[in-house]
Amino acid sequence: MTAPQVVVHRDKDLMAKAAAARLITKVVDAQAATGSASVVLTGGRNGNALLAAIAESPARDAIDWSRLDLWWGDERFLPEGDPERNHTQARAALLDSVPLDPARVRPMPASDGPEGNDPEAAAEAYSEELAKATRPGDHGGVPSFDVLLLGVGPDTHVASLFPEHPAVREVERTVVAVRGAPKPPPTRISLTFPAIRSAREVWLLAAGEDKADAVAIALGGAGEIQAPAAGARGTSRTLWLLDRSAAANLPPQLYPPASA
Ligand SMILES: O=C1O[C@H](COP(=O)(O)O)[C@@H](O)[C@H](O)[C@H]1O
Repeated sequence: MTAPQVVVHRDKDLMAKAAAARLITKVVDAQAATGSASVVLTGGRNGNALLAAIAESPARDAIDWSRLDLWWGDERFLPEGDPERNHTQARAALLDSVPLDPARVRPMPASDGPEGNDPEAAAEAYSEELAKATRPGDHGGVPSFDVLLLGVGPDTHVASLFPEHPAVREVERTVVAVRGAPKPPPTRISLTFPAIRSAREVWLLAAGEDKADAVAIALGGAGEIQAPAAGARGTSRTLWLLDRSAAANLPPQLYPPASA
């Protein structure tokens, strides 16, 4: 697992634009090197702002959208098309405006999908889909994603891994159902730490003063059970992308002041 690197941007809009530029470059580089790229999307305000910034960037046309695999790190377990679903929000922010290959876009199941209103069955189905997509050299039943994006909640949750919830203790399964989440809706599906840690690069996004305590706690040595964001690491890189408000409680030695 890699040590976190921290980049601080002036404000949340600049952070979204800079993260978008970074992700476009990463995808273009991966496609040039291997023929394709894989990205795990996050829900939440910062994840959607990043997608909207890609939609507005002229550089988005440098991506070969037909050779991009998209997965999700978590989903609110609601009917297809519900405005609160992370998938619905990602479609509105970007996905409906780019020429993706529908076969390579893998949203997590909806509560009215083939598995029915059964989040455990839906989680199992998604883990099977991930396992089917693995290639030689991948480990742990999931593809080695190029980039896995995670929004950081004000309580330090990432994906739908909430502090002290059973899902943060999962060490075997790659996808689990989450019931009784403290943030609505209560029923969700989430990748687990073993799946998240299979990604080459994990990028954590946090902007706004309501995230300042969470960022300081997670980067200040807290354990992953109490502060799930602390346990999200990539195999090649772990990158925290912040704005100044979210970084406000970080000791200056944790990030290069020049980047602020
Ligand atoms: O509910 C969720 O919240 C988190 C964080 O969202 P934010 O709006 O506080 O940035 C998000 O990462 C997760 O995907 C989503 O399901």
